[in-house]
Amino acid sequence: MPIARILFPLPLPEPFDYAVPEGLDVQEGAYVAAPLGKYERLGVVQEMLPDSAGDGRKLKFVSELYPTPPMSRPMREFIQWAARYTVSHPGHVLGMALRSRGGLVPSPTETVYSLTGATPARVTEARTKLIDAARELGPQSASVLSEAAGVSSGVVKGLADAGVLRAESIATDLPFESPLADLPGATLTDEQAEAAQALKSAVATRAFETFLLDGVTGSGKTEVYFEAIAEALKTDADAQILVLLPEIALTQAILSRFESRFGAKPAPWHSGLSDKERRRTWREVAHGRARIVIGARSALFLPYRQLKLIIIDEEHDGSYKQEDGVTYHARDMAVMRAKLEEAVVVLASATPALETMVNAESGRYQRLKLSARPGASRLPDVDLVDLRRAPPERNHWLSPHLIHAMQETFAAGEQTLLFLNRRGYAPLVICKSCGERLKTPGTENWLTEHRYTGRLVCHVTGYSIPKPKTCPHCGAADSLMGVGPGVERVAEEVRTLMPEARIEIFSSDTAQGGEATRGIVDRMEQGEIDVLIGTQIVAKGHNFPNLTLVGVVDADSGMKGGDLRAGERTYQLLSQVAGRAGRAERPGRALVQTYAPDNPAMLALADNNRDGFLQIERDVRAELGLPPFGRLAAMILSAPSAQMVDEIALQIVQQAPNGEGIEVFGPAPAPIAVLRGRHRRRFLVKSPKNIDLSAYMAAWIARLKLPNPVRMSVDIDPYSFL
Ligand SMILES: Nc1ncnc2c1ncn2[C@@H]1O[C@H](COP(=O)(O)OP(=O)(O)OP(=O)(O)O)[C@@H](O)[C@H]1O
Ligand SMILES: [Zn+2]
Repeated sequence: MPIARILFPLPLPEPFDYAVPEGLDVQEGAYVAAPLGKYERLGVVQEMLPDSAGDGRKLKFVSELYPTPPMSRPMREFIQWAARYTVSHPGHVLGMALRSRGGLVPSPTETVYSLTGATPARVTEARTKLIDAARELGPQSASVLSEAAGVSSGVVKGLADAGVLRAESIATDLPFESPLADLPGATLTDEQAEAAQALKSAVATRAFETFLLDGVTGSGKTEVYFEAIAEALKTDADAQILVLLPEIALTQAILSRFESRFGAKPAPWHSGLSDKERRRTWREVAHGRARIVIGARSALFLPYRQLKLIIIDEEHDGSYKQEDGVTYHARDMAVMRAKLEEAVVVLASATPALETMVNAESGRYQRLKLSARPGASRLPDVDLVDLRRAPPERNHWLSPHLIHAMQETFAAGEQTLLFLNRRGYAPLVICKSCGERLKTPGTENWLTEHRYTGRLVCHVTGYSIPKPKTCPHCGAADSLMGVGPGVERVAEEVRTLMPEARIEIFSSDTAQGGEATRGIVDRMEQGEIDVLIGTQIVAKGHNFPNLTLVGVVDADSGMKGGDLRAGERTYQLLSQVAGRAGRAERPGRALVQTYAPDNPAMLALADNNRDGFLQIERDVRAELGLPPFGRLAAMILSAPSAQMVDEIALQIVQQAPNGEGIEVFGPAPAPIAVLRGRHRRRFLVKSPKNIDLSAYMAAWIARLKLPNPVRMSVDIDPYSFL
């Protein structure tokens, strides 16, 4: 009897062997169910072993084979590689590939009713209403039809019995429409055409290659990679294409752009999908029928059959780093996956990460440059507003200079975008009587005041309460006061300054779900908003033709804390935001309010000198041996009490293996020192570039015996510091 070695999506150290019963055609990569402990569990066959491997062992049997094509070999190799790299169990990584069980089986069916053309012998008002609804809506379920007609569902049954409606069973999850490769794209500029040609040749060659598509904001990076997608669709009838976007950029606007370029909606994958949408995308990807997938970082772990092209748009974006569970950076993983799949990978950005630039300079990545916007559109002028010289009025946040520019813009019939990366009304609430700062219980996280909902909200844990009438600390009445600006407060200020202007807030609070977002984007595009005040949700992907002024309310907010990438991230975010201005005929400008106009990131922004800025960053990191010139890993410990975690941390550091050139720092409080009632400590490990830091961390962990309530996780290439 053949033997299947099965990996389960569980934190187990290794796969298990099972006998395959006669008549079950189990192959490598098959999705199967098998008994494990008390349960039947889903797993994936890693390997088929010859009968002899049974070796007299008494094996349990594979109990079920799912009707899904086997997981491809490159995908299985990718899972093993990712597990090793991130120091995780392979089963954990497999779990990320199995995010929809419903996708493993065929779509459920439902009964829909449509008109046969026959007229009923007996006509009632209810029947007439229902027939009208069926005519208007086409084939629908009984409940949809009866609800639309406002009659009971018995009417549907009556009409079906009378031969007026025909019942039909159809799949609930429809396949995605096939994209078309040969619809015309934009007429490319010379520079765009050259970049597109390089990508197309690589795609046609079907070998692994990594590109950096380095183009200023609005230079047509999307148009260029559309050409590569079209080429992949053309070259290989089975090729699948993955486009990764930062989650917040996955808006209707970009989906519509894909739809008009390829004549079909791409398959979506992100955290906002319903179970039904999720299983549909998963199933269609696993069967190789979804050709273009557009998703957030986790879309990288879908079981493509034939992945030939991966695009990572805004490759520098911080949201590609997964911070929970298996911690990974989707950009770096994508490059590895492309290598295993022999695919082409394109990293697109106007502000590439330093890591990526260094890879491009060393020739590991091929760099394609777009230096200008097409047509009349120009990059905006960026001016720094020195708040030390001309500050806003007390308890106000807009400087006279910015206010003046906003009024000019409004008078010219053009739009302003104010950027402030703080949701709500005020990021801190204090008591005027006793000075207490309101925090989430058991943590050091401040509560943010949200006036719109009347609540105090913790943006780290999600904890929220109605704003108390009295101070929870001293009991004083009406003593709680919001300190500092959030978007709601800036909106209030703009309202008093420009009472005739139409003002809206764009943040994850006002734009929950696709429809609300669509509404704001539409109104902005149609010119129905004069001043839009937004968080980083506005920074990406939008083209507002009449937007000519961008005001950055607080450019310094991202610079605080000891984060290694704070300057780089601030530069990236602000040039991204500034790049929203002047995208059509009218020229744009950006005013950046700062108390630190001499900071290299601010100077580079004003001079549009990205490469100069990166050079400074690069020198600093090379000097300190920090990434990409050295390597970092973090080990995070947590326990229910501070004392317990501190004791364990001291024991653990004793057991760190010796390694040439490896330094262990800490323990120190982790970036979020208290999370869900657990106290966290962190070690930071630094090594030279040529050291296998994953192997070092794995060796360290292997020595540890952690008592029960203590938990430990490893973060290779950590991104959050402090
Ligand atoms: N060759 C072209 N002809 C006409 N319009 C173009 C051309 N290239 C780009 N555009 C238009 O210019 C705008 C910006 O292009 P696109 O969104 O592709 O740029 P991007 O570099 O991806 O922008 P972002 O800065 O948002 O990343 C879009 O409206 C696009 O349709
Ligand atoms: Zn008080």
